[in-house]
Amino acid sequence: MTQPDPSSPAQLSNAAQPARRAPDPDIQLYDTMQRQKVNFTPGTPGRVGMYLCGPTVYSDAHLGHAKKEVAFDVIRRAFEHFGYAVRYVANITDVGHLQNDADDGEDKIAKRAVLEQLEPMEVADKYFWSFTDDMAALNVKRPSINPRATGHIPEQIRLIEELVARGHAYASGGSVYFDVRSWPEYGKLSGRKLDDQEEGVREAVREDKRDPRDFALWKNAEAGHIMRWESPWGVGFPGWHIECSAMSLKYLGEGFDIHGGGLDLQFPHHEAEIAQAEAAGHPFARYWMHNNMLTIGGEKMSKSKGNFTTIRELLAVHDPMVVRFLLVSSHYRSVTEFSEEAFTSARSGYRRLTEALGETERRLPTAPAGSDAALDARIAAHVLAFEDALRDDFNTPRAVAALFGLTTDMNAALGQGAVGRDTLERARAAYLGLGGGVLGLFAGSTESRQDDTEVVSALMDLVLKARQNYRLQKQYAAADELRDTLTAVGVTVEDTKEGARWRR
Ligand SMILES: Nc1ncnc2c1ncn2[C@@H]1O[C@H](COP(=O)(O)OP(=O)(O)OP(=O)(O)O)[C@@H](O)[C@H]1O
Ligand SMILES: [Zn+2]
Repeated sequence: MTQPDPSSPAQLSNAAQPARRAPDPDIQLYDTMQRQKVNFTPGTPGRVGMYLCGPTVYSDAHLGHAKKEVAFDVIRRAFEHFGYAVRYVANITDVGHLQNDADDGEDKIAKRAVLEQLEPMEVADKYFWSFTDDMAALNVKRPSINPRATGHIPEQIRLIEELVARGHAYASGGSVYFDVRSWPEYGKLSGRKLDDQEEGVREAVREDKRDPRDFALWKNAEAGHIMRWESPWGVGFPGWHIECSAMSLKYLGEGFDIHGGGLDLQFPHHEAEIAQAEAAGHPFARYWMHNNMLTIGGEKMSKSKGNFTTIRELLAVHDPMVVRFLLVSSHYRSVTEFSEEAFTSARSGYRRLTEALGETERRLPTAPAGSDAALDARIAAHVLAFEDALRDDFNTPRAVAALFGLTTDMNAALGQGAVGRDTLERARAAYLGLGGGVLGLFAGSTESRQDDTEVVSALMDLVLKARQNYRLQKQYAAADELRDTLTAVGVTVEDTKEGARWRR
């Protein structure tokens, strides 16, 4: 099934995403498999194939999911910025994810369907769309391909057949299990030895398994199980892990570049994905990247622990860009602790950037022609620092620090008087190209903010002129009333030697 097929989409050109600059050869990433930072070399020059383990769609996404999605979205955007054409595949699990890892318990989606009195597929669709909407609000780019497990049952069955044929899987009681003892490399990603793995699963030994560590590739559907398909082993449904091996190989081809996901998925999920592909003879991902966890009170935020805040709840009170800023302010491999204070500081940090960008844009229409060489050089240095930070395993906190450096210089220059138009354009391009294009900030409002900026700027000129006229005519009460009204809506007016200035 996964032999390179000239007609398959994995072989087609990615012409929709033209490379903007020569692909940067100096990107370092931390590869979980090699346990160190390594230089990234693409399998196909100029292209990056990425696969990300997506959500199991049975409830609204929480901030922990957002950390992962934003982390890999920035990695994708950075590759695009550095001149690569990226094919980004992120799956949707809509079948087969059971309540516990030992192949027992109810299917999470089927269980939810009973609770909500919906068809399982209604549950999957409902939460797929809510996830999609949440990600759009957070300015996470849409995947190139968003494959769903239920749409790839034949591919999964074929891969299981290959494993059975090669002696790495066995049918038992209508289910099929991967035989971990037949594959000594099982455990190589997480560094777990087979003997250490036995402990956790002993309690949940299933009679139909040869070894408690064997994991399900296909499960026999008991009476009443709604999500069921015909297979060579009877009517059933796929195990959770097999979808990712089958779908990543289908859309990215053998030996694809990068596989990503949360650190908590390293074992057993990613270990199983590797075993399923490689034991069937298909070289798998060449680099493994894992994001660390978003925690609350030091504990992983998770659906099953119930200690979560949904993205929806957060967006009811916070600007989505502040949520995104909070996430990119910590490194993807660091733990991010969720707290009110973290939001307060993200809000003020983000405002510092938008104010400087806003002021830069406001000055543009009236800026004198030309540029300021010294400031240009400072801006260029901040751009380099930003890019170097991303080349160093996508170090977003350092990239954010570079934006703050730019902001300090811009605020100083803007406070001193007029700045040349070319320099303002350069600064604006840095904010929008790096903060916007790579970190995904300043979204949604970018265009309307520019339109608004011009309108607001023209209106403010009018208001300040009217105030000046009142003052010339010694109508100070009317002049003050204008200023007080502006203060009440958050606009400060300052009288300087060059005339009145305003800022928000
Ligand atoms: N708190 C978190 N921080 C970062 N990533 C997370 C967090 N919670 C989940 N993820 C990631 O999101 C993806 C989907 O996770 P999953 O659907 O298992 O969420 P969950 O809340 O852990 O659910 P459950 O508790 O049912 O396992 C995985 O890649 C996982 O690593
Ligand atoms: Zn997966």
